Amino acid sequence: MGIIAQSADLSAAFVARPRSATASPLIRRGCSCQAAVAAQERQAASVNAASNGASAASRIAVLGASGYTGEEVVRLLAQHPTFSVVALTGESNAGKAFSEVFPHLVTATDVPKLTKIGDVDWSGVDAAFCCLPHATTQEVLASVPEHIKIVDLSADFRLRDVNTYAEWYGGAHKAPELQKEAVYGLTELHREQVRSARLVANPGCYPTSVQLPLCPLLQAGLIEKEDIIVDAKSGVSGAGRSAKVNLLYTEIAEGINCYGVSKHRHMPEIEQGLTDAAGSEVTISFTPNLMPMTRGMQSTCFVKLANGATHSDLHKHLTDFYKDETFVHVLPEGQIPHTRYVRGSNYNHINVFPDRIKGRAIIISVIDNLVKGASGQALQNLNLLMGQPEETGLLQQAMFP
Ligand SMILES: NC(=O)C1=CN([C@@H]2O[C@H](COP(=O)(O)OP(=O)(O)OC[C@H]3O[C@@H](n4cnc5c(N)ncnc54)[C@H](OP(=O)(O)O)[C@@H]3O)[C@@H](O)[C@H]2O)C=CC1
Ligand SMILES: CC(=O)N[C@@H](CCC(=O)OP(=O)(O)O)C(=O)O
Repeated sequence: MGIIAQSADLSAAFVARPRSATASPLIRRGCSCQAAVAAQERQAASVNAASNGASAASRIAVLGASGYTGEEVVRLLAQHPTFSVVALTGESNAGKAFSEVFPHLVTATDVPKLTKIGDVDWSGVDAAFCCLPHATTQEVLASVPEHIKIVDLSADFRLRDVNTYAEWYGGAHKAPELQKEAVYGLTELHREQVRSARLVANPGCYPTSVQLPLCPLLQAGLIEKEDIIVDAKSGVSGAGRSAKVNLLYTEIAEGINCYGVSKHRHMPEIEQGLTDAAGSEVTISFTPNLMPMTRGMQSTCFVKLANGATHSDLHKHLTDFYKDETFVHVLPEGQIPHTRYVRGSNYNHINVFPDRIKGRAIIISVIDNLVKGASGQALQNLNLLMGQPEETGLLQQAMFP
């Protein structure tokens, strides 16, 4: 992170670069070969252009940097050639060195200390990630200058209808005017709107893992709008870093439990996206489960086939739909997605299986909740907002085993 310059409109030039076979063998072995090669070329071009470039790096603030998603943003920015961290905030951790709070980020010694949000000098900031508890960004943005680009990782701006927000988040929306300008940043599906946005509402982790497979299928009329059942599982980091009794090791290890049964606040967010895709109202049955693992998320979606489609039609449609995408991989038929194959990466692995009940299919989608489910997708969005190639800083492969 740091010593880089950014040219004004690099992205168009990079996208237009011809794809060649010069990418690393590791990338070439990936599932979505062409997309990975193109992505790697765009990122390499970004680094080269940055080192020859004329203007300064983009100056980035991370609000809530002492939490898990904030830490993950800083970790990813350590590999970013054109974004430079200029402000980090915490609440109870304000005043501490970042490396004191997160000693694993040993190379992040050049980043500023954690301060309170009120102490950020906004005149030196171009863009901010808001990694804050729900209902905090709505208030904070009142004092942030309007030219600053924002990617908000909380749910504050995800629901278009502020009444629905009030119903599910337990209080009236505090910035209804800003809500109108927010763009929902499920990047692969809303890329063009994100590119020209000022404020991006980064999707929740469960909504990301469910909408990426189901939206294209609903849009194509390949699955029924009724009778969608989602059984989802999350690693414990999904609940954030603050201490809670139900998140103690003794309460989590050697068992699983569901929570928010039939009333989890991600339901209206998922339904908003699926309804947009289907063109008429979709309701789902959704149950999240807490798993004894640190990271990772799996959504198992049980769906009814529509218009005579088979599970292979669904597989083919998703494969075609995402063939040029860097981060969404539809696995070869029969291969089981594992959370451990996306751990620490921005990738989403999807597959479709036949149900033994005729006329139904089972779709499995896995992500890392902290990366594609939060900070990775947030960086994907900020890259677009700042005119950078979308994949910049995000091509790390999963950590395995
Ligand atoms: N964890 C995940 O997998 C995902 C989380 N999200 C969302 O992202 C946001 C951040 O989540 P996460 O990083 O997990 O949360 P954490 O609890 O780990 O971090 C919260 C951060 O906000 C700071 N903070 C707490 N209260 C305030 C306040 N009143 N004013 C200013 N700052 C405050 C904390 O500071 P300090 O610790 O110093 O007190 C900390 O830096 C949440 O809205 C969450 O719902 C979205 C997708 C996935
Ligand atoms: C395991 C766990 O507790 N997960 C969180 C979801 C985290 C997330 O994606 O989302 P938000 O930004 O909407 O909070 C939960 O269920 O509330």
